[in-house]
Amino acid sequence: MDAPTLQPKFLPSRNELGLVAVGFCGGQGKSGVDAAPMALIESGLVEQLREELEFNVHYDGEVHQYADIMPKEDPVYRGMKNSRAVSAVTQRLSEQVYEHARQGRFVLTLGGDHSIAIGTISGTAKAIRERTGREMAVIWVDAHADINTPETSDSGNIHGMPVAFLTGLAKEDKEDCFGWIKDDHRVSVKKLVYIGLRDIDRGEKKILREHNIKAFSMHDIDRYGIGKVMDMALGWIGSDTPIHLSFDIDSLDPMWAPSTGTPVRGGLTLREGDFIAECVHETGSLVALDLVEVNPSLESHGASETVRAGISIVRCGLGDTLL
Ligand SMILES: NC(=[NH2+])NCCC[C@H](N)C(=O)O
Ligand SMILES: [Mn+2]
Ligand SMILES: [Mn+2]
Repeated sequence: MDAPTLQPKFLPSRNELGLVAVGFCGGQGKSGVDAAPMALIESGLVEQLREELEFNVHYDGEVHQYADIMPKEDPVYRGMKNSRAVSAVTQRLSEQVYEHARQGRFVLTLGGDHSIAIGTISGTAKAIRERTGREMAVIWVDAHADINTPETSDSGNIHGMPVAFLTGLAKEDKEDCFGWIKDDHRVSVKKLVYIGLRDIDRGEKKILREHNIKAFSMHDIDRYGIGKVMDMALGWIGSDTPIHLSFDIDSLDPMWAPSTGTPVRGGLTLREGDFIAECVHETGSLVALDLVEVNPSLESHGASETVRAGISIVRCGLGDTLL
């Protein structure tokens, strides 16, 4: 297999990659999603990145659990569960991701539940702003919009809220409850694009409508096909904007990715998921990729399938091609 040849637009080198493994599950209620990075790595992901895709992988060899920064007490606050833990972990993760991105590396983060995107996107947004003077776009591939504010959320699970904190729709002054998120960490709702949506809470629909947020649901994919949807999604972002791709494995249909905490039927096929990642890679504008919500402890017979699907998405996003 040939190595990718594309010179990325916003990275000084095409083959320097920072890898962060985040074993965190506090953004939702089910344990097991913290074991995903190890499962992905044990399936040979790092070797594949090094040997087949020819990346110079900068990895500290650790699946971060952040035990040292876990708060002793974490009472429900503004309806949010584990807010201190999620805030502390994402703040630390933001710094780790920032450090890789500041040095011009592509940043790959393996989650963990989707709350970790508060850390990854804030870190890349800040570094990219400093390095290129540009505002980063975010492509959020998911069955869910994850844009609840603490007030609109029914569950209180912060993995359903990261986009609200990242865009400033949700704010909090308290330093230990996301008060550390500053303007340079944030992204604009105008530069946010969703793909794969099919399970949106009532309050989230209102937010999407009021802010005119670009969203391609499964309905749009049925109507136009994934090819046209990707043209429209990337056309909305434009060709001179760095892109952070945050990929929730539950965007795929449970037929392909059953081992995830909040599965929703009627999702993307394996090929549609890979195609999205391939198209985003082809722009040359991709600066970071998150893979989240793989939970190998759920639907154990489907765990290896789900891990394989995740690896495939990552490879496609990093420039692996079929031919
Ligand atoms: N990252 C995810 N899988 N998010 C699911 C969110 C589900 C629901 N909308 C909530 O707020 O709790
Ligand atoms: Mn989801
Ligand atoms: Mn999600």
